[in-house]
Amino acid sequence: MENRPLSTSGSDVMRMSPVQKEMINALSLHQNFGDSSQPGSYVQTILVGDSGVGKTSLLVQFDQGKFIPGSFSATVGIGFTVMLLGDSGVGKTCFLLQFKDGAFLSGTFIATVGIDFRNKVVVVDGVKVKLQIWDTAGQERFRSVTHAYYRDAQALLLLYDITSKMSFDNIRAWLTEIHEYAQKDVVIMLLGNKADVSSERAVRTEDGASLAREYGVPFMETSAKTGMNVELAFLAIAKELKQRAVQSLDEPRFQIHDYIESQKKKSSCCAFS
Ligand SMILES: Nc1nc2c(ncn2[C@@H]2O[C@H](COP(=O)(O)OP(=O)(O)OP(=O)(O)O)[C@@H](O)[C@H]2O)c(=O)[nH]1
Repeated sequence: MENRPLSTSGSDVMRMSPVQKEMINALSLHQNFGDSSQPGSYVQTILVGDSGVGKTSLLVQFDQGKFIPGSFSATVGIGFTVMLLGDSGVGKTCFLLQFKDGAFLSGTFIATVGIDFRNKVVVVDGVKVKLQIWDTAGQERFRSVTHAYYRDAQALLLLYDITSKMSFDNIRAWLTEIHEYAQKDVVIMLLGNKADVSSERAVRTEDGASLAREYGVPFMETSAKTGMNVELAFLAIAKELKQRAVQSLDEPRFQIHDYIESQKKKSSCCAFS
């Protein structure tokens, strides 16, 4: 039997009965990788129980070693899986931690082992949307582990490092893998990370934008260090996925490209050139 995490796609959520949705609400999941070199050697633990018994607090205590008192909010029913992809060292883990905790991990680089995940709830047009974000290892040796997860992702954030031409050149290979393993209608966004280190830039902004145009995906430059466009990337994805899941027929279709361009303009006063 395959050893993969429980996840629900937007369309799955739409098809579920209220009872099924309640059951999904009552499940939280934590997976813990053991030996890094042994794909499939990790242990999965599923926390199950009524709403309010303390599943999330138990998980937070295990994950962060702390208890957050008085912060109970029921785990929301609408949730999506977002996966971070790209070469090792482009900044995927830092990007996720900047979004999740507003902090930047500087100093020694520790490569991700296999796959890790974090949850964050964002509010989109007044609706709580839970993003389960999977941080994948960029190293080649973990590729067979991460491939197994592609098809459960509703969105993929594909990162390169603007100071590494090789990480940019590898984007085409990443897109080929995505087309092979991911869902056909997966939302893809191309991100040129480390925009704060403009003195070491090796990839022009125009080249990132033109590659994104060629593949018809939205694009922006980001910095996990300063936080530039980090929240915007996740919010744009959350908006797109939420609209796909709950859009009524008379509502105009959400245009992710236009949204990103308008939001980038709004914040251009503080962006790096
Ligand atoms: N200046 C700068 N450094 C960054 C940024 N993002 C990440 N870094 C640094 O780049 C290195 C790699 O970052 P990670 O987030 O661990 O890279 P990764 O893509 O998760 O790597 P793998 O886990 O091997 O796939 C670390 O030393 C970070 O401090 C950024 O936006 N700006």
